Amino acid sequence: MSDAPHNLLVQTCSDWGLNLNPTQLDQLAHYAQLLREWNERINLTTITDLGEIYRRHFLDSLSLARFWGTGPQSLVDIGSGAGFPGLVLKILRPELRLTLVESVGKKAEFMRHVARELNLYAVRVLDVRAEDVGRNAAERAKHDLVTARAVAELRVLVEYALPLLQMHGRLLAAKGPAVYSEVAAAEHALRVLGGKVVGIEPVELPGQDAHVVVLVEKINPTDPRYPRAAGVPTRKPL
Ligand SMILES: C[S@@+](CC[C@H](N)C(=O)[O-])C[C@H]1O[C@@H](n2cnc3c(N)ncnc32)[C@H](O)[C@@H]1O
Repeated sequence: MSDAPHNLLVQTCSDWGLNLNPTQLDQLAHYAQLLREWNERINLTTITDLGEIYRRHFLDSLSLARFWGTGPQSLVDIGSGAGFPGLVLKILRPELRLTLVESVGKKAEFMRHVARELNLYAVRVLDVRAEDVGRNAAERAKHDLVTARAVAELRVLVEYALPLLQMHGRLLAAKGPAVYSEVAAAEHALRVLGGKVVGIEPVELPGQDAHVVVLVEKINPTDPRYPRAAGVPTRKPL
């Protein structure tokens, strides 16, 4: 491949204070190759150009690491699709315990394959709904970071994420331009579920429209009635 996608990734990460070693860069190159191969058989992404995979999947995912503080240990990525941002963040921080939640079985199978091929350890892939994970006592209040990109509007996402978080754990939600109306609409849900928006951070990515990361902190325990049964949070948002 041309060196341009690789060089852009290395340079932008370095500008952000994130350094990728040769093993991590090889893992990302292998991931891109697997994504393109599997995408010929199953619909994983509409982004197939290598440069675009590096920018719109890899860099976009890595940008979240700028907002996660000193050292999360247990990350849950909700609605991971083909692994974004969760698997990319795992490549960046191999010591993280990672849970990928993706209800579509074929996508989950792809992520398991990538984790095996890249020799990533401590990765669980759950092909279930996020609501069902949050209703499982073994998962509640056990994680210190949740991420999600392009999964649901914020008031729905906080019902998926907050039950999983320990006190003072954080949700990092990658959002587009409608973020301020989403934050306003999530006010009630945040009060009910014990969360607070502690930051709305614009992210500049080379050659792309700016997007925004919403930082939500868990400030109170979540009532065991939440999340409601699968499908209810989207049908009847709080
Ligand atoms: C638009 S895709 C985004 C995928 C990935 N996060 C990305 O940014 O490329 C949304 C994904 O979330 C999954 N999803 C949506 N709601 C979910 C839920 N309640 N539980 C688990 N997965 C969910 C869908 O199956 C889909 O793969």
